[in-house]
Amino acid sequence: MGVTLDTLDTVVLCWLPDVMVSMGLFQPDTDIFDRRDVLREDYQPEEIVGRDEELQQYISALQPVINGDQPANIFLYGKAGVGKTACTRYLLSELKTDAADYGIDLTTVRTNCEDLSTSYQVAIQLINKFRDPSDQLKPTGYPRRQVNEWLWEELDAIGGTIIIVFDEVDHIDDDSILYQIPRARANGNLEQSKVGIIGISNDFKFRESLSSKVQSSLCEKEVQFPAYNANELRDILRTRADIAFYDGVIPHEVIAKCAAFGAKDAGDARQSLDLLMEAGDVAVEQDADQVCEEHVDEARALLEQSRIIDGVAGLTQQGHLVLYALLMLYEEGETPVRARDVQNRYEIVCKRAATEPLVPRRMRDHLGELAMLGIATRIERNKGESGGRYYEYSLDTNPDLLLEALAETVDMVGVTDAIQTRLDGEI
Ligand SMILES: Nc1ncnc2c1ncn2[C@@H]1O[C@H](COP(=O)(O)OP(=O)(O)OP(=O)(O)O)[C@@H](O)[C@H]1O
Repeated sequence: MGVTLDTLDTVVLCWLPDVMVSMGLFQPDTDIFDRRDVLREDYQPEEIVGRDEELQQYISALQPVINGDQPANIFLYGKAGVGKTACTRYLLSELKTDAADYGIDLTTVRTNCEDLSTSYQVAIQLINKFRDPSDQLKPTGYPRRQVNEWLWEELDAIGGTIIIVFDEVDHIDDDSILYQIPRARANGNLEQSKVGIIGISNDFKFRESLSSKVQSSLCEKEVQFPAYNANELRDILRTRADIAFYDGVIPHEVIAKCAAFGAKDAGDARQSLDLLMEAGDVAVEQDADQVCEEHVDEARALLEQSRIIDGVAGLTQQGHLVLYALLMLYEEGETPVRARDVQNRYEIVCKRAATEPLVPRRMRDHLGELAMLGIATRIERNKGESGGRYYEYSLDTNPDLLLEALAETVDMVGVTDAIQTRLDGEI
């Protein structure tokens, strides 16, 4: 007998507890969150808190637009999560409203350069943003000069004032577009449009790496965004929490704890907001009426766990073996340890995994990657005139978490026996 939709319905409904059948399978489950999405990265706050000085500098840099002049090119820099994007979105939206009041025709375009490494790719992406979906360019295959001409055509067809925001601008290796666009009008490529660019970066070395030509055009005006301190983070979190949560759900200590954590780590508002959201999720899961400090502690552990699991999952097989070797040395109390001693242990682990070990220099690259991910620490030692400089490595992460993360990928790594040995406490 075949299963019809009707019989399938009956089967499913039989499985559900009675109470759910009468109430529906899905119901809102929270007295904690009113608008949880407000804590998400993509929510644009209506109010920018704690950035008065930076906003003032930014407003001055944008002033030529309202005067009807050629916009200045602006370079914003600062670590991750310090409000560069939020302030840009906020000010450009205000600028659009005010420009309209003064009869100024302003167009703003934002492009994220994360996946773009050349000026050619950037130009194609911009052209496609302006063009009809039926008239899009392919990513490659056109002469460079032709692509530039198309770009000037598109920009000139828009007319008025145009501001192009290049987020993560440091991903562009060949930076010619960053001086070609600002100079397009002076070079006679544009007649109808005045174009300015805003470059955003969290790479502090990027500015120095630019050619002097690009430096003088892109960095005409610069605004630096410093890391947030605990007070600033507290104000940001409170403003956001008042919208995201129901009244009385978030006591002051919870905000203070999330802010203190963010300030201690990197002064990153995103990190503190993520922690607050996760703490809310923990409270919902536990059916609590309020978010409390213990929920923040649990949330921190959960976020740390997923950071490590993601970090370890992103490593190559060799990266796993190097990490595993370091983990063993840590467990044996042998850390901090020099790279050459990690190499010895790593070669033993490779043998167990029936894998050819990398040469020491390559193995050290993996150690460096672990340090960059915040999984390992790297301390520089100096032995004075005779000994020279060298690095020592240790772990900066809960070893049990690492073991768990490694256990998930253990089939791929092929050191099941070794992990089991550690779990049995027999190293
Ligand atoms: N001053 C602020 N007031 C309100 N919210 C803020 C403020 N600064 C940052 N935020 C919020 O913190 C999160 C991260 O900020 P944002 O994306 O602007 O950082 P960023 O400096 O651009 O970081 P990245 O370089 O990683 O892109 C966003 O959710 C943003 O809305």
